[in-house]
Amino acid sequence: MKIYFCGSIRGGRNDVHVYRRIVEKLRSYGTVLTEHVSSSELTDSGEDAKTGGDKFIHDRDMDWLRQADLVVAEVTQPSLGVGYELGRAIDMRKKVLCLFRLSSQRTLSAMIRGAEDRELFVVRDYREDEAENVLEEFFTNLRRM
Ligand SMILES: O=c1[nH]c(=O)n([C@H]2C[C@H](O)[C@@H](COP(=O)(O)O)O2)cc1CO
Repeated sequence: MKIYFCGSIRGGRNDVHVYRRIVEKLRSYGTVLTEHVSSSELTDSGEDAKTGGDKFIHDRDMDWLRQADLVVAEVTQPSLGVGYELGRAIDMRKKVLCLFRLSSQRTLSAMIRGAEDRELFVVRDYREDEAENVLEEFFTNLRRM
């Protein structure tokens, strides 16, 4: 299974330790196409422009998104890029799981929470220490479908 993981980069890297935890668990279910999002070496400047710049990043990521069987997004730290990826994923009719930590005291955008439809687009509130269990439960249900 190919999994596209979304997490904030230029939107701020405060949650990178959580992304790391999620990506580690996701690896037990398949190939994570966007592993770099969870790298602690990646700062809020984003990937090295030498790779070909923003157009390269955008086109590569959209290509990965098209290939993906599933999209998992950590949406607690607001990020334009993650919002964009989710909108495109909906358009491609991908199955999406969004994870949001209520402990952040933030209120998730209505454009994400309000997009929930139970079948293709699921929003799950969780605590950091529940990350692995929440994913386990999600993938178990996925197998039953
Ligand atoms: O360098 C990058 N590499 C990259 O893959 N992205 C993608 C993956 C992330 O899920 C998302 C983050 O968007 P943003 O940088 O606006 O927070 O965009 C975003 C950037 C920088 O915007």
